[in-house]
Amino acid sequence: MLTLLSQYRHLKHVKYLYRPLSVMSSESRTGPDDAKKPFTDRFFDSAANGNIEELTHLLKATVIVDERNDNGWTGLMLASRYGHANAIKIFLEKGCDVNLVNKTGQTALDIAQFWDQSEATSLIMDYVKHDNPDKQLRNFFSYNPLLRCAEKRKDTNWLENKMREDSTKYIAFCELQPYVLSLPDNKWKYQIIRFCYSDIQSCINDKHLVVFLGINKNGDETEEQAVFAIDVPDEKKLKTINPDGTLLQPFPGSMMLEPSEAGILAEARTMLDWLDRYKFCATCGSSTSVTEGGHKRVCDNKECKTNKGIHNTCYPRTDPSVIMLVISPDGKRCLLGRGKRFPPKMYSCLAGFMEPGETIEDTCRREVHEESGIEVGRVDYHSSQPWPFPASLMLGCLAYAKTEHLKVDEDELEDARWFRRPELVQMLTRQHPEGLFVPPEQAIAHQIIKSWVRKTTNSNL
Ligand SMILES: NC(=O)c1ccc[n+]([C@@H]2O[C@H](COP(=O)([O-])OP(=O)(O)OC[C@H]3O[C@@H](n4cnc5c(N)ncnc54)[C@H](O)[C@@H]3O)[C@@H](O)[C@H]2O)c1
Ligand SMILES: [Mg+2]
Ligand SMILES: [Mg+2]
Ligand SMILES: [Mg+2]
Ligand SMILES: [Zn+2]
Repeated sequence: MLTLLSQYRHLKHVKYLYRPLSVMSSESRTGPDDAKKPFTDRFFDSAANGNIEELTHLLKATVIVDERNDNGWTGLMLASRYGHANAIKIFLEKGCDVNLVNKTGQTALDIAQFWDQSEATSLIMDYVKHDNPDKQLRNFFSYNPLLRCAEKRKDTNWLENKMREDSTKYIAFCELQPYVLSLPDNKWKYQIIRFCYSDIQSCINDKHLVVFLGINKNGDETEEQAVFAIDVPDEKKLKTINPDGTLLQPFPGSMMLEPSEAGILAEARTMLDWLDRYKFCATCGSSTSVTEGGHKRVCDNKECKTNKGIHNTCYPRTDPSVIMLVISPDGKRCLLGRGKRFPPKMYSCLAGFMEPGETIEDTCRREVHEESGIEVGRVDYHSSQPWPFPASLMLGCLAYAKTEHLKVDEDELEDARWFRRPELVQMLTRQHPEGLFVPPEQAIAHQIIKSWVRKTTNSNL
């Protein structure tokens, strides 16, 4: 660790390696020519100047939160150097990596302490203490605010009473599309409509599929507000109950829900889809009946072997699928592919369904080899994501390639290529010169790519 004096000498030197122009000169903060400056220069300037408006705007889509300048300084480091508390709060809220170091080995906390920026120092120390910087990544579709309360599913009386209670809420789907309202202050955001029993009563009969989703844990403990999902095949019925609502298309509609709404959609959509597909017993073909609050389908043929013991054919299925960022043997590039149904110019991680008897690691190796001809060695887990289209669970991984000659499976992929880190940053921030891009931040693929870009920020890749 550099002694304080030698650090000062270093930092004095370093300070002039990064010269945020508008800080060093009297020119206005966002001069007329700023618009032409590369986003990253504007980003570093706004961090050094504490220009909150510009920073917020740039972090919305054009710059990644841990962007580095040539000396390895992040926006958080610059905001800490000049003590801009509000800018620091924005970086921490955006989940920036407080552990990153610049080329002289300082973290943002080191820099704040060295320049006696006391407020910056306490903000970062509080964050490190309370908000574990390595906190587990939560992917979109996984923020479900409901307690599933599986133990209630067998309590038929409790369920019957709950269904009629005034506090109980129903969310309605038609053709697996939730019935929603667009938010008054943002037409690009949607909220799933909650119906009460008296509204939806006319739709509840044995023809309609109803599933108990859980108890709203944010609700008042005494109230135990239950939430059910109901399939209403006739959209006109929903229109009569609430004419302002509309059905939300899965793509890109479900990406425009608030994260907690998307978490509820993930549970409800997969359950209603399963209830609809399994009207008949997969073992003997007889009809089945819905029990346990919609979480089980029992064969009506008493002799059927599924009525003896536990059989997974009676319970909702989830299809585990791997999705992997393949890293080249030299560690400098990543492999992305273009599926045939992808929007033009979009590349994503390779993905594939697990097969019986396979480990996650082996599915990664098999699928990568099938789709690109690349041999994979080590596989590390990254994170997971429910993908309710119709019932996938995405298991995100980093897969380390042992070979690099590509042989693309043209049945499945239109193209697959190795991309260097600077290109991935451009694709993440929609600034690629050819307009190439990766899926939006709601997709686990985006998160895996972004985390690799962040982890490799110290190296000249
Ligand atoms: N969230 C993301 O960022 C992201 C990105 C890419 C793919 N995905 C999802 O990952 C899943 C798997 O990806 P893939 O389609 O490339 O898989 P894949 O590479 O295994 O190829 C799909 C083929 O696998 C076969 N298959 C095997 N098991 C299947 C199953 N349980 N359900 C359907 N088909 C099955 C079918 O022939 C299908 O056409 C899909 O649900 C896809 O939507 C998600
Ligand atoms: Mg495949
Ligand atoms: Mg695939
Ligand atoms: Mg496959
Ligand atoms: Zn049966």
